[in-house]
Amino acid sequence: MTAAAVGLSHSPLIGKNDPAPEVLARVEDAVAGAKAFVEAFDPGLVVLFHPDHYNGFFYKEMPPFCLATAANAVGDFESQAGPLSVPTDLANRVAQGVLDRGVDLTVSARMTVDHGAVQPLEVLFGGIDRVPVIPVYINGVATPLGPMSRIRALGEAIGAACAKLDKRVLFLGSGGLSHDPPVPVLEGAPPRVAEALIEGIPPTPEQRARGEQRVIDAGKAYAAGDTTMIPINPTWDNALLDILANGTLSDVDGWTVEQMNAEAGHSSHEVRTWIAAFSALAATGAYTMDSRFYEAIPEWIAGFAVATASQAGA
Ligand SMILES: O=C(O)CCC(=O)/C=C/C=C(\O)C(=O)O
Ligand SMILES: [Fe+2]
Repeated sequence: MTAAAVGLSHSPLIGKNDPAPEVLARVEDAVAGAKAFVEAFDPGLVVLFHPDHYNGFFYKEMPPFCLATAANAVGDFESQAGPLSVPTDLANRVAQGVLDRGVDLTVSARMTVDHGAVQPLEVLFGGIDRVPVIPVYINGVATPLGPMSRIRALGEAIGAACAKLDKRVLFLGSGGLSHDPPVPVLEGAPPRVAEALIEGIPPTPEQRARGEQRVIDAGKAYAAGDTTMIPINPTWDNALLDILANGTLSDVDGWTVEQMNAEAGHSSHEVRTWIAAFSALAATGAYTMDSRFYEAIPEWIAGFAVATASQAGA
């Protein structure tokens, strides 16, 4: 088995509230580098660690993480809708391998995914059906959230399970880094919103458009410096990238949910996808980070990062 990892921030505001052309050009360069890395690696399987923004997972049952044996994209924020190419037999084998290693994984035979899963597939592969992909949802918004050590354990178990496959496996993390966009919160929500968050009532097109506009307006306000959101925190973001680059992943075990909220915003928990992806790669042996890009982009409400890593000596 050969393995590599990519971490890629996503933002629903890409193309809707873009930063200055020179910033965009730097991001495009970094993304082109990651794309070239992925093309050269030529994965036979992608394990995609992604969050959800109340499109697929609801409080009726809210798992800390869940592996899909089949998945369908909902098409929010104009992202691609439709079925992902999930190799069901392989997904079941990986799920069994994770359970055998003592991590209580849940599975979904009909997972709904949103832009958090779709955007990296569009950016790196040109669509959601171009490469065999096993989506692994990691809760990054719905409290209560578990400790970071369990995310590492999940990543390590997935890495070890994938090491048994005769495949070239790309571990892909989607999200983060520090950011605090408007995402609905159950605590204190009005009854209609609470019901939607619990039961998973699909929004009407008008409701979805209003939610999406709220995020766009927040991006504009944030870029204008007029917001109550937690600021992007480049120091925190670069400290995380240092941990990933140095392979000292257990350093995150001491992080608490409250600290992450205060220092890096309520959606900073999306970095759990990066931790899982790099832990999975680490479980296959020593690795090196080959490229690293970071820029704070208020227009996208994102500490935006792109990083690639491969097995040492590969
Ligand atoms: O409020 C709504 O209805 C939608 C909110 C939403 O989906 C926000 C998403 C933000 C990100 O994915 C992000 O910044 O990571
Ligand atoms: Fe997100």
